[in-house]
Amino acid sequence: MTVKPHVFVDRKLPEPVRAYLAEHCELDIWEEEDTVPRDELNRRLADAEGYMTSGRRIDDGLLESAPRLRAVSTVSVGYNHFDVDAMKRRGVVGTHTPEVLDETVADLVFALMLGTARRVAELDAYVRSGNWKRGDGEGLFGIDVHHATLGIIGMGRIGEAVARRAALGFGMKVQYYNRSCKAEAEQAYGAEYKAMDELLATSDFVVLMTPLTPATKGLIGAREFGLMKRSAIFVNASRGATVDEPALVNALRSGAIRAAGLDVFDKEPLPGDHPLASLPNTLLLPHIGSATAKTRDDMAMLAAKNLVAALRGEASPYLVPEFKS
Ligand SMILES: NC(=O)C1=CN([C@@H]2O[C@H](COP(=O)(O)OP(=O)(O)OC[C@H]3O[C@@H](n4cnc5c(N)ncnc54)[C@H](OP(=O)(O)O)[C@@H]3O)[C@@H](O)[C@H]2O)C=CC1
Ligand SMILES: O=CC(=O)O
Repeated sequence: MTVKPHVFVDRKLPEPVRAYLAEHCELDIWEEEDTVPRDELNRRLADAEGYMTSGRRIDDGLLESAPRLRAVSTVSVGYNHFDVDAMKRRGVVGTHTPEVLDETVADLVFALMLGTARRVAELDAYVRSGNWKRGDGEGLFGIDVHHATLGIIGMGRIGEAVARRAALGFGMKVQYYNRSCKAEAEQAYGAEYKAMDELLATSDFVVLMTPLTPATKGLIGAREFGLMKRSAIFVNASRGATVDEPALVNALRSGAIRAAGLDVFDKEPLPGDHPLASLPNTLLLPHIGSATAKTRDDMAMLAAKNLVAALRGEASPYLVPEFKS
């Protein structure tokens, strides 16, 4: 009889995912609503060979308390919470959940573009407050999304799903910046490759969709906001730290850009008294890019399968790139 590997999961699971893991592993789940406290996590990881998490930092400190750990599976595509070097030193591999969330996140990016362009949240508050007394004067105007120019920084899986909506659904002109060209996106959506400064200077909407890495930390700051059109709308659904937040606040306050739609922040949850929350030209969401029931269930099942495959030492397309070789 084969011994099942001991696995710890730090959040509740949909029933089919729980059943799948229970079939293949000795399963220990943190069922509380609150995040598992650090000392409890250390205790639960003491014997664990596998760990499934949604964003817990995996670093030397945590790995120290998990001497038997062999695989960490994150229920996210972003894996900036992995200290890859520390994991490699200890022979722990990491997996993630790309692809299953692309379309859902792209929908949310469009919600931020449309919501900021047409001032949806601001004008909803206006109606609810009883201040709507007259017809639709200029004070309620927004800007068009259709046929505008969209600049995507980070034309990867999600960036391409945004580009498809923009080009085929909204007749937008799509331009993008990556470190490498995307010939298929150029062909399929007429997307044009631009140097970053040129993209910033010529886009009506700038969407940031890169991973958070040392190279993208603070990628968009005062200089970059200064290059954008004063009428431009900035959307960030990547990670908060890709943007210099104080510089964004200044750009929004001074009118250097028109508005910002943000799903991610440097510090999450965003404190209610954060300067971004006091500006009328921001649309702020609580990191819900992939948050539909179906997509979250699909992500959880993929993460569970990734964990089992990694513990068996199977080659998997969902190992994070740094662990493939
Ligand atoms: N808000 C939310 O809820 C969600 C947020 N995300 C975030 O979105 C990110 C992207 O996901 P996904 O599309 O699957 O990732 P991909 O890896 O498919 O795409 C990322 C793109 O960014 C580009 N890129 C990477 N580094 C740089 C750089 N230094 N400068 C410019 N471009 C760069 C890459 O191209 P190249 O290598 O050629 O530069 C690639 O095309 C995730 O890592 C995550 O942080 C994801 C899901 C949900
Ligand atoms: O932010 C979410 C992710 O999947 O990455």
